[in-house]
Amino acid sequence: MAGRRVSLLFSGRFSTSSSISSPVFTRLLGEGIGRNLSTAATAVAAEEEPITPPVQVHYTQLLINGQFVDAASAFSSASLYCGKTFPTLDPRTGEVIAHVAEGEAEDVNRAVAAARKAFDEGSWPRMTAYDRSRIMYRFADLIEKHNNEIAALETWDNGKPYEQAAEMEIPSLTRVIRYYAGWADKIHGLTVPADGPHHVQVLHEPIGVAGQIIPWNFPLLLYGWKVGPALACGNTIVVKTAEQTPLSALYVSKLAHEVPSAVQVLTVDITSANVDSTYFHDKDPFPFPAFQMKAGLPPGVLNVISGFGPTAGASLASHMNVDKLSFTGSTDTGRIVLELAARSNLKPVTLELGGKSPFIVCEDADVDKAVELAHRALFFNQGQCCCSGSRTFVHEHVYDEFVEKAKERALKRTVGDPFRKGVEQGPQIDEKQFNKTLDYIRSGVESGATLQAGGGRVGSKGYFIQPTIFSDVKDEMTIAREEIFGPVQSILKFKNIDEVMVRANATRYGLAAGVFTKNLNTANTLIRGLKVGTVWINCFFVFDAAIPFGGFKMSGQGREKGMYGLKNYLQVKAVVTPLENPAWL
Ligand SMILES: NC(=O)c1ccc[n+]([C@@H]2O[C@H](COP(=O)([O-])OP(=O)(O)OC[C@H]3O[C@@H](n4cnc5c(N)ncnc54)[C@H](O)[C@@H]3O)[C@@H](O)[C@H]2O)c1
Repeated sequence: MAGRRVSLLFSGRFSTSSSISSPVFTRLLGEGIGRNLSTAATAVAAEEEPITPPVQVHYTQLLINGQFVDAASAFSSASLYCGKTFPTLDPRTGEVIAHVAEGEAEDVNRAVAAARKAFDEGSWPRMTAYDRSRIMYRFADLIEKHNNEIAALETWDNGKPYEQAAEMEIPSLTRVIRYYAGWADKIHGLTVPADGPHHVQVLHEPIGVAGQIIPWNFPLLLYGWKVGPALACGNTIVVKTAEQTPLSALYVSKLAHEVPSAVQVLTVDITSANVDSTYFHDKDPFPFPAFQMKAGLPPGVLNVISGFGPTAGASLASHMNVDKLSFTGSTDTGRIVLELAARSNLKPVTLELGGKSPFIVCEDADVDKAVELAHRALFFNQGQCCCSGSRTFVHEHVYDEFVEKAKERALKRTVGDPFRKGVEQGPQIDEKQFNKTLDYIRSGVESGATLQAGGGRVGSKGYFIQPTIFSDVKDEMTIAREEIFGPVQSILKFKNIDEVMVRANATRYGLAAGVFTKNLNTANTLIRGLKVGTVWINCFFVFDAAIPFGGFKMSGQGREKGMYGLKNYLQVKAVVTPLENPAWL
């Protein structure tokens, strides 16, 4: 684990871990631009046999009440009972990885009933906060132990580079679970002074059964942002994973329930004062019983439903026995789930939605650094990030130089099998997203933007798209207004800070912004003027567990991560007790 980063951190000091280039790809990508490029890159991708993922799929059923079970609805066959399933596909090839149980309304009912019982009658909200935190730490330890298998599942199902999953995302999941494990026994209420002779307490109680709907772009990171705080506060949970990426959350959630035959003990080397954490089997001597850890999340606390949005997702959002809904996904679906929540039991809803984030390169910026940072801000995760810097605003004095260098950088980007070491970009998640991105590229060309690089697919199978760059993009163009969610960088020119601030804010979104400048006054003007939930100055994609994340405007409601993430999962109860002859008020 040494050297593994625990947050996605792109700062002024560029890490080299995701910029290792494959000489073959670099040479081929350097041979041409635009549509000509597809010939060279296609040849490589088509010739490549997909690398066999270093992991097997073990869990495909629904996780309800601590057990893996089939979906309630069956394929209609009189002779054979088989719970309904759907295929999850490998985005490198479009081939089936596994058939996964397809949860629908009845399965959501079963999962919510289990979560309800675990909340109303079970031990989880009733145990001490310290005991909860110990189970969560244990959960995090198990995730860490299985980091590479989980990362391999994530890459297989999602198409993201394995190094990214193994070195950034799964460690970030571990970190966020540990972060909230640390909060569990530090959540407390208040006493407040009242005008009369009353003792007034404010209790912070768990809210109950939390429904959580997550998307496919960061299946486990976003799972952690939701599951971590909900568990820490003592809630029970039903997670609905994205239909494109059901596998990793099943694996991880199974770990939470594991009551391993191994127990963790601390071996203490007294001479060197080193404390080493080691796993022993039951039969091994157990020298320090005081250090034995609690094992296993109680059944029913964390339930996982795989399935589709309009069926499983909608059932969860509209369920009368779900006390809280947390949703991450598109703005359009966010509107639907908010409505479903309002029409059912008015459950409170947290929304983490789409974005069209500006990345502003000022006149005084170091152009080389700005190019690299803007490149990562857009192309990371195949361009499938809610807060991608998808409108690259560049000052007119450095615009031409920036465009030339951005093009060079895009042409060097290594696209290929995400299991291959050094590959920076894998396939898009699925055919729908692949076609949607190509449609946007077509729209960019048709609306008069200049295609500087890319523009087509890579290879003839799977969903690989060339890193694409448009310059001369105008605010009114569709590619500058709509969330593409693909590897397409749009570069726009600006003249001064007041102008760029107005243009950056002229969108229905308000998730994040990047600003690249050496001038503190310019930075401060933009920090306060931009209507967004996060401003990164001379850095991008810094996602520490402690930093709140969320959007202004139609990018969302509420915040996740940090102490703000706890508020989503706590009820506030005021308690007033009369005081007889109080010594003071
Ligand atoms: N703000 C954030 O933190 C954040 C993070 C990641 C992704 N996103 C956004 O997510 C979007 C990409 O994800 P997506 O394409 O999977 O989004 P999506 O809205 O299509 O799906 C997200 C989730 O909602 C479910 N869903 C779909 N229709 C539903 C319905 N009618 N009722 C209930 N649930 C339903 C899906 O099954 C999936 O689990 C982008 O817009 C991106 O910006 C936002």
